Amino acid sequence: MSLDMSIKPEGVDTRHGAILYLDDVTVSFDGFRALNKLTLDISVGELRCIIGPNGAGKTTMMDVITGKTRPTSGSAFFGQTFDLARMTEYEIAHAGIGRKFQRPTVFEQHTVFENLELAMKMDKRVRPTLFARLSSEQEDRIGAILRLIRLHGHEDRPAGLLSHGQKQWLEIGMLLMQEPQLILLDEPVAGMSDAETARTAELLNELRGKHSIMVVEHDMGFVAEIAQQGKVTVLHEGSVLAEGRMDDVQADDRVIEVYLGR
Ligand SMILES: Nc1ncnc2c1ncn2[C@@H]1O[C@H](COP(=O)(O)OP(=O)(O)OP(=O)(O)O)[C@@H](O)[C@H]1O
Repeated sequence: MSLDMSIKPEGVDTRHGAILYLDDVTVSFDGFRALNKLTLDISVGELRCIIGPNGAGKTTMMDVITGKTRPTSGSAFFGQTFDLARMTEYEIAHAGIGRKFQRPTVFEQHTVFENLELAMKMDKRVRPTLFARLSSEQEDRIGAILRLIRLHGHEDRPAGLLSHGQKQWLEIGMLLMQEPQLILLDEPVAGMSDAETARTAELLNELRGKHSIMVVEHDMGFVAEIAQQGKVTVLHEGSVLAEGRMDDVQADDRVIEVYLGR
């Protein structure tokens, strides 16, 4: 049985084509606006890159999407109907938004295979099978993910022995096991070797169109590799400064001034 990597927006109403809508979102910390009337939407199957200088609000935006931070004003919707501002972090994760933080957090003592297995079994929808044996379908799914994340042949190694890049891929695989509707990746290639960065770009390009993904990254070479067919959003002082094709964004004088030209 082949891995079903198609987008399954079950429970998420994406009839209008968007998986995420942020509308006029402001987040104030003691009067300081980390997000300032931020408006942004992500289409189903899109791979969107978010760039911007330190302090632009990228992390705060992801915190709003995952329920860690509440908007002071404005609205955040997952599909048409899930009002993220009214949901707990747990409910948001359960509804299908998966986030990968910058540092890998794999289970180091467990093998690569076990990490993927644990991720699958932590999926709330299949929790009753926590101690059950894997079905052949589940084993096939893990095998397909292993190939996708370039760890085929490494499945019996303890995760603690993997390189930094391999750990990052494993964690992406663990997210994919849970079949999230929207994946948020925070600086996935930070600390990776050039070869690992190139392979991560290949991996994300393979996921394009099959998953809805938002990637926050500072590595412009990497962004150029994965943004060839998609949009790049530049955040600055909590708002969208520019958005569009990578070439256009890179040529934008305002972007050069606040970010690229530094
Ligand atoms: N809990 C908080 N209390 C006060 N200020 C905060 C808080 N969280 C973030 N900020 C401020 O909000 C602004 C935006 O921060 P944020 O971390 O979202 O930026 P970023 O774009 O992710 O930056 P970086 O690229 O450095 O990760 C910064 O000036 C930061 O100091």
